[in-house]
Amino acid sequence: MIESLKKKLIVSCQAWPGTPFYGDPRLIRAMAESAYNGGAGGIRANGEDDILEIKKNIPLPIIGIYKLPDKGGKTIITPDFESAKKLADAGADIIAIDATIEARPDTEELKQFIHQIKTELGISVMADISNLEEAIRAETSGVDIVATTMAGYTPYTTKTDGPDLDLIESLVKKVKIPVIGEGRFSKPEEVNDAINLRGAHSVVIGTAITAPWEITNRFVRAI
Ligand SMILES: CC(=O)N[C@H](C=O)[C@@H](O)[C@H](O)[C@H](O)COP(=O)(O)O
Repeated sequence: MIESLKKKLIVSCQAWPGTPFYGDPRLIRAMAESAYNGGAGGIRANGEDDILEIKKNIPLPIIGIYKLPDKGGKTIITPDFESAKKLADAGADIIAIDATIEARPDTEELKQFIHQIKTELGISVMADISNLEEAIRAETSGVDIVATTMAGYTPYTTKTDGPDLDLIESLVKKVKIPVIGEGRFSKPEEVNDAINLRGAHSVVIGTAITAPWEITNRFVRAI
């Protein structure tokens, strides 16, 4: 499954409250189908309802996350085993978890969580990290993939204008598991750079493909 994602584009098909696609899994399925028709090799999706709807219609591997809005508090990507199980039951092929030190400071707990997903659900785990230290900790804790998803979103990392290509490069040099570039990709050249020059296994893109209001606004800002 992980090997099948090599040098493929993964499209993150998610919607948030207050945006036009929120609340109807069929709209998310249409996003995923558009990605499939365009040649994407995988989908990243949020919550069991969207995953079920995508799974029964689109023949692509799904990276599942559980990041549903709570009442004003901070959300953590796939907070516990219960949420991971819901994703697995809905058909996720890989489960992504927040593996930042900010979200999961206790390394023993992180290890147990990863172990439980892998043994009880029989599913690979992708660690969403924000820096090199977290990637190494995730690898030694047993994850199968690391992704730069959280780079720029923890208080101790800097949000680069585009994707954090330097972080991708240093992860590829330091960890043995596949490295997925994720976060703020918006140009084909950046995808080429990440995969063909710096050795990323694949790249996940969300906003630049699945948020048409952002795409519109890029052009509006040019006027
Ligand atoms: C930090 C965080 O919570 N990222 C989320 C993780 O699933 C999503 O909001 C992002 O859209 C996704 O990572 C893809 O990134 P971009 O939309 O920049 O292409």
